Parts: sequence; C-alpha cells; structure tokens
Amino acid sequence: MSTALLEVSQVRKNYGPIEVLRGVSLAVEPGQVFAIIGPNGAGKTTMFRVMTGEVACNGGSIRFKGEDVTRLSSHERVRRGFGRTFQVARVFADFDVLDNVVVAIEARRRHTGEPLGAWRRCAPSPDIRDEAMALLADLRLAGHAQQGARFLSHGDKKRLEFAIALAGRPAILMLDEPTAGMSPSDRADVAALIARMRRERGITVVMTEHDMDVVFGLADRIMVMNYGEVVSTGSVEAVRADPRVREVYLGKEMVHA
Ligand SMILES: Nc1ncnc2c1ncn2[C@@H]1O[C@H](COP(=O)(O)OP(=O)(O)OP(=O)(O)O)[C@@H](O)[C@H]1O
Repeated sequence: MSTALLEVSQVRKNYGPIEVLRGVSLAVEPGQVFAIIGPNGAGKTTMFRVMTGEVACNGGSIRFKGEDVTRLSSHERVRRGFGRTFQVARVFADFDVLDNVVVAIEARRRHTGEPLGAWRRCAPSPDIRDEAMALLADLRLAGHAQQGARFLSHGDKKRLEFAIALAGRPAILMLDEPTAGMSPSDRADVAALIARMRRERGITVVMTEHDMDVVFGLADRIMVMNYGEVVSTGSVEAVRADPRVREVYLGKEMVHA
C-alpha cells in the first residue's frame, strides 16, 4: 500500500498529433516539497495542470489521498484538499486584502459545514475576521488589511495569494512558478515563505520553478522532464549528479550550479 499523498501513474497527454506527456509517473509523500523542472517546452506546465485538473489527460491515473481523482474537475479537487497559486498571482483586485481572505475562509467553511456566523453591518462574523487577520499577520500582510488588493506590490500580491490558498487549509499546495517575474529579493522572500509554511504547517508542496537556487534550496525531491518524459527523479544531490540531467541542461545554468 502506497503512503503517497499524490500519486500519478503513466499520464499521457496529446495536443492533436503532438504527444506532450508520454507516460509520466510521480509520487509525492506527505510533508514533501516536490519540484518539477526541465527546459522550456518539456511539459512541466501541462503536467502541473493535469494534476490540478485544469487539463484532462488522455491516459494514466491520478490518485490523491488514495482516491482516484483522474476524472474530477479542478473545483472538485480543491474540495478534496488541493490549494493552488498561479504564475501571475490571482487575487480579487477590487476587494481589500482582508476581504480576499474572508471570502476564501467562508468558501472553505461552506464546503466543510463549519459555522459561517452572521455578518454584522456589512462585516464578517468576528470569528472569521479573526481567522483572516491571523493568516494575514502570519504572512506579514496585517498592515495592508484595509488596502485594495490591486495596490499591493508584486511580492505582497503573491503573499496574499498564499494567504487565500492557505485559508482553504489545503492538504497539498500546488505552486506554478511561484517566483516567476520577481526581483531577486522577492524571490528569496517567497522561497523563505515556502520553507516556513512547510516547517510550521507541515504542508506538502508541488511546484514548477525555473529558478534553480529556489529549487535546490527547497526541494526534497526533484523530477526532471524533457520532451514529455521523466529524465530523472531523486534528491537534490542525486539529480545534480545525474549525467542525464546535465545533458538536458548542457550549456545551461545547472551545469555550473
Ligand atoms: N494548449 C496547447 N495546445 C497545443 N500545444 C500545447 C498546448 N499547451 C502546451 N503545448 C505544447 O506542449 C509542449 C509542452 O508545453 P508546456 O507548457 O507544458 O511546457 P513547459 O515545460 O511548462 O514549458 P515552459 O518552461 O516554457 O513553461 C510545448 O511544445 C507546447 O508548445
């Protein structure tokens, strides 16, 4: 019996005649940070979207907490414990920061049957507000609670997206290039945040990421893809030492990393 939280077996995906995923398998254990890397066009994003349920695969299976979720929509996977962030942070730009998190907490409570409490004079119940403020404080956003989300900096928007995802109390957090388009200091900040979430909340993370410093600093396990296939899966050390990986990245930064 597998102990994996997420188990993907022999996933295939075609776009017309083009085989983008050619039988990709992986297993993510609870508490792990699992990174998917590979050159442009390797199939990372497609693989990621197949796991989150945004793209239907043509073959293979996906099991989450022992249940077959292959045919479930992304919405149904969220209900079962998937959390997600996007390459470009998705927040409710017209809401203030606090309300972004309040809405996410309410959505979770509605699904789980937890009490919602009554809104009082256009304000959420104190209970939900407290939970939202605690999350914002944890993500160093408490000072921005009343600010419109559209006015946040790039790094703070990413933090808010994390807060929204965490409000759902996910069993697994799927991060699509969490440091994409960020300055080096924002990147280091997000990497530190992921490390802390994992340490303090024991959260399981699957991420695609181009920044090798981020990947090598965070991942317990790395899967390297090329042309829709798995080239290598293992620890940071094992993957870095694998000559097949070096070949894939020949002339790229990993050779010198
Ligand atoms: N909707 C689509 N229709 C047709 N082809 C697609 C589609 N999405 C992706 N592809 C192709 O599938 C292949 C894998 O793309 P994918 O975006 O998964 O790679 P990637 O490893 O995430 O690349 P990058 O690092 O550049 O984001 C590419 O050749 C891409 O052109």
